[in-house]
Order: sequence, then C-alpha cells, then structure tokens
Amino acid sequence: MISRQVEELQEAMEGTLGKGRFHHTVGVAYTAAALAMVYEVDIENALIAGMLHDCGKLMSSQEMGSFCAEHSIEMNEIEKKNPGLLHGKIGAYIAKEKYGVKNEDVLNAITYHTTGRPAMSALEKIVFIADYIEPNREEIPDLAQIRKLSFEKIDKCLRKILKNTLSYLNTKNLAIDPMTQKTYEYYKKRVKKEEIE
Ligand SMILES: Nc1ncnc2c1ncn2[C@@H]1O[C@H](COP(=O)(O)OP(=O)(O)O)[C@@H](O)[C@H]1O
Repeated sequence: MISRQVEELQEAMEGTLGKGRFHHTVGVAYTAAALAMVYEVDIENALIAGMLHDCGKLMSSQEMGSFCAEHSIEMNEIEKKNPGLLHGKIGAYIAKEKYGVKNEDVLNAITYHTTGRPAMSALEKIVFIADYIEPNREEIPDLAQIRKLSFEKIDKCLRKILKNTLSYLNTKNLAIDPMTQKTYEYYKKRVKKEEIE
C-alpha cells in the first residue's frame, strides 16, 4: 500500500514540477520501487527518493548557485561551471528541510542521482538507474537492453549506463563532472572482478 507520505510527496511534486518532469518523477519513483523489489531494498525509501529526486530542479542555473551560497552547500569547480549539476545536492537539502526526510540513504540517493559515485548503496544504484530507464525516457541508445539488464545484473547495468552517459556527454559542450568517470571506472573494475570470481 502506498503510504500517506508518498501520496503527499506525489501531490507536492504535481503542484510544483512541470507536467513532463512530474510524469518523469512518477516514472522514476515506481521504477525504483520495482527495482527495490528485486534487490530487496525498502520500497517506501525507493518511492520517496524517486518522488523527490528532481525537487531541486525548480530553479535556473543562476538561482542554483545563489541557493548553494545562501545555504552553505559546497560547490566544486565543475559545479560552478555547470550549476545544473547542483540539483541533486539542492534536492537533498529541500528533501530534508522542506519535506522532512531524515534517512541519510534516501538523501544520498537524491544527491548522487545524476553523477553516481563509487561504491553506491543499493538504494543509490536503484534511483540512479530508475532515472535512466523509467518508461517516459526515449531515444537513448541500447535502452531496451539496459532496462532488461537493470533487473538482472545491477552492476553490469550501471557500467553500461555510465559508459553511454560519458559517450553522450563527450558530444556536448559542457563541463563534465569527473565523478561520472570515477564511478564508471569503479563499476568496470567491479564487474570484471565478479566475472573472474
Ligand atoms: N558527469 C556529468 N557532467 C555533466 N553533466 C552531466 C553529468 N552527468 C549527467 N549530466 C547531465 O545532467 C543533466 C541532468 O541529468 P539527470 O539528473 O540525470 O536528469 P533528470 O533531470 O532526468 O533527473 C543531463 O542533461 C545530463 O546529461
């Protein structure tokens, strides 16, 4: 059963996000819940993290920079150059301060949903993947294969998503957060190790 908290968060997101982003958000929340069933993660936490993952996206790049400065949220050089990357950190701040989320794993899943990070928790992996594969996503290379893989071999799926994301980002003229490359290297090694064992 969907909790009152999840219901309220969904209503709050419907009232604040644009229609497209709201549909994406609900897609992420329920895809994260389905992955949580497979990987034995708390379903409620997956729904909450999914519902709130983009709640930090309601501002312009300039506003993101000022928001972080005002609320003492640390910004690295890449984030200063490409403030859109800050929406994860800002989202986690809003999730905690406005929506009362206390669970650190949920807050980390929101913080790292765009870049990932090495050695992610199961919930962090699930939200990162759900953001990429949810049903409203279109026109991503190998998406059908990645969707299938996400329910079968989670680290292999992460490796594939990170590789595709890096290829895609290299075609764009923007500052790439090196965390994505680090995360890719980490999961490449991990999958290799799993294959040997
Ligand atoms: N390492 C990175 N460096 C710079 N931009 C990135 C990086 N990873 C993802 N992005 C870009 O950040 C934007 C937001 O991504 P994401 O948070 O996954 O989207 P969503 O709004 O669907 O949650 C996308 O345009 C994506 O291509």
